[in-house]
Amino acid sequence: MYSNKTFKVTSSSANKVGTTTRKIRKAQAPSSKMIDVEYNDYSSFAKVKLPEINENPTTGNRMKEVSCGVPITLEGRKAQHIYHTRTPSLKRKNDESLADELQRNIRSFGNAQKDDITKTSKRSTICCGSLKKLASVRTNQLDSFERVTKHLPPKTKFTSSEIEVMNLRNEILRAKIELYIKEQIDALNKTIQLQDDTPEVEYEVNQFMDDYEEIDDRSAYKNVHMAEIKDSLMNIRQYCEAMQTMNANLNSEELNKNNTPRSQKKIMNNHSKLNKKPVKEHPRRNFNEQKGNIKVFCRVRPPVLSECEDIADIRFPPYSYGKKISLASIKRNYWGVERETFKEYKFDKVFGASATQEEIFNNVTPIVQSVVDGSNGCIFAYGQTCAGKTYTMQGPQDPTIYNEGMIPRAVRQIFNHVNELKTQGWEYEIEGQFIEIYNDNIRDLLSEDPSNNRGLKFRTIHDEQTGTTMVNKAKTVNLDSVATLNWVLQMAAKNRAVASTKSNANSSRSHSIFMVRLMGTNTITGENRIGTLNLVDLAGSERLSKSGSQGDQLQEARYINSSLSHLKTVIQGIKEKSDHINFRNSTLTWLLKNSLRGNAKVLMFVHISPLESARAETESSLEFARLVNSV
Ligand SMILES: Nc1ncnc2c1ncn2[C@@H]1O[C@H](COP(=O)(O)OP(=O)(O)OP(=O)(O)O)[C@@H](O)[C@H]1O
Repeated sequence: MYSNKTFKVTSSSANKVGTTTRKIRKAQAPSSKMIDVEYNDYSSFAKVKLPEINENPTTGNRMKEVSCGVPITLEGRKAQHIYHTRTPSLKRKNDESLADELQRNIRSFGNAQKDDITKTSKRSTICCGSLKKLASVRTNQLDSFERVTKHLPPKTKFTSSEIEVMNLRNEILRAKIELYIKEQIDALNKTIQLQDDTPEVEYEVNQFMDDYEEIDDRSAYKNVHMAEIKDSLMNIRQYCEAMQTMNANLNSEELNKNNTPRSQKKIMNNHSKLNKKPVKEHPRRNFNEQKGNIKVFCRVRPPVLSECEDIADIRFPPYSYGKKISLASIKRNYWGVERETFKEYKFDKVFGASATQEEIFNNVTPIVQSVVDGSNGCIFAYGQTCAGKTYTMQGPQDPTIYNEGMIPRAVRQIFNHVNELKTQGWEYEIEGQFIEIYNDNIRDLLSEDPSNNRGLKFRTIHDEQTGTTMVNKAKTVNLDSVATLNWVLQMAAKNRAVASTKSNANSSRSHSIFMVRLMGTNTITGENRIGTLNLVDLAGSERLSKSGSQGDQLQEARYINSSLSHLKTVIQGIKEKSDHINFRNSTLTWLLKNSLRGNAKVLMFVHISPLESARAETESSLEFARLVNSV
């Protein structure tokens, strides 16, 4: 028998995540011999290890594994020395209590198992339910689709909107199915491609074979797989055909319905209602059309070497063009502290000092083009003396093909366009007059004897029917070649009145106007077109105080300023769409009447000097241009 001595109890338990912990405790045992009891909480069985048991030499050292609930006996003896290991203070229990304990354990274990089974079965019932629901929804969908497509009652009357909705639904469904089929075909194609004996496929097949050694015929596997793919393709083709017949049926039914006289009438009514709907004009398009008539561009002249110490702080686009230009000025506050402020001006386009003559001209070509097509156009060069107006319009004194001005470029473009139109039966007559307005009087710049100008009274004549203007008694040149054009430009440059002022030794004190008239007739259609292009180089806009003019020059400056101010008023009136615009106030505005109003396209080029000493004039020019632009 075991005596009451210390013995060792080993217990192991596992937590929720399955980590097992082993505990070894020492306790008083009734035996002087050590026994090992291993008790597993989780599986409810106990291992009882008997160390050397001298009392029973027949059993020796042994381990006996017993299930819970079974009374533990060790070699015929009842296991009365088994201790419950879950209680920290180990109590000796008799066989009955141990049996109870084990039974309780197995009951709780059984209950836990039962719970688990119930939960799983509940979950599977829910899954089954939702699967059933899904299946029924799918069946319903298919049913309704078939009802709509195949079994439409023949005498049902549909409104056109219902048919439209059905059509749309059908379209969507068709698209979805097509997409699905496409995806399927793509996937299949990929699989078929993979069937080729690429190394990857070989590898995959081998892997498969290794895994399933029982399939010894590899080619058989491949064949089976291919047969499956072929079957799927057949199915898809059949599906496609079925869809096509369904659509055809649906379309024919729709046609039948729409062919009845009543439905035809309804459809016609719907169409006429749609056509009667007022078409709303896009506000932006409207704005562009209104704004398209008068535009303002700004160009900054580059400084020459001698002007390098007098450069104003003007910010303009560094390359080509932008829309903004800002002028810096130093402002001093009450305490005498200076601060630099910028005044910003926004125009349709701003060309920096690096802009080339070609770039400038490319931006005015639409106007030139429209003149050939029978509209009127007018381009002004405005700005103070020495700001680059003549350079823009005519080019430098000895121009090359690269720096020639707008006038020669425009006339050449007209020549080119007219030549192109010859193939369509158009024949054009192009004539030009080059005049200047000096002290509000017209002078002919193409006269070979300028002294004759003094005795002649030039008059502006407007033809209201054709919308053209001409100056009587001024020389009219038939612009039929580049050579004539060159002669015109040279003659005008020679005759242009130049007076010396304090600002610019070669300053032109008159407005020069190159008037090009185009008369086109189409020999095939008999159509006529008349267009006029006026290219105006305005006199310098500097203020009287600045120019330091006296006597004749003061008189010149007064006429210049007054005509520019009238021009401003007229442009304002045009932009504001005034009922009465007084063009007669100055010779300049009267001459340009037809080129400013109506559908005429007007472009004002405001020229800016880069010099600090010209800051006040620059500001005044920019303000004038802003006014023209903003009205
Ligand atoms: N963009 C430019 N590039 C190079 N040089 C230029 C440019 N603009 C003007 N110039 C030069 O600046 C000088 C003055 O230009 P221009 O005679 O055209 O000024 P303007 O405004 O017509 O003067 P005015 O009102 O007195 O006739 C000329 O020598 C001209 O060649």
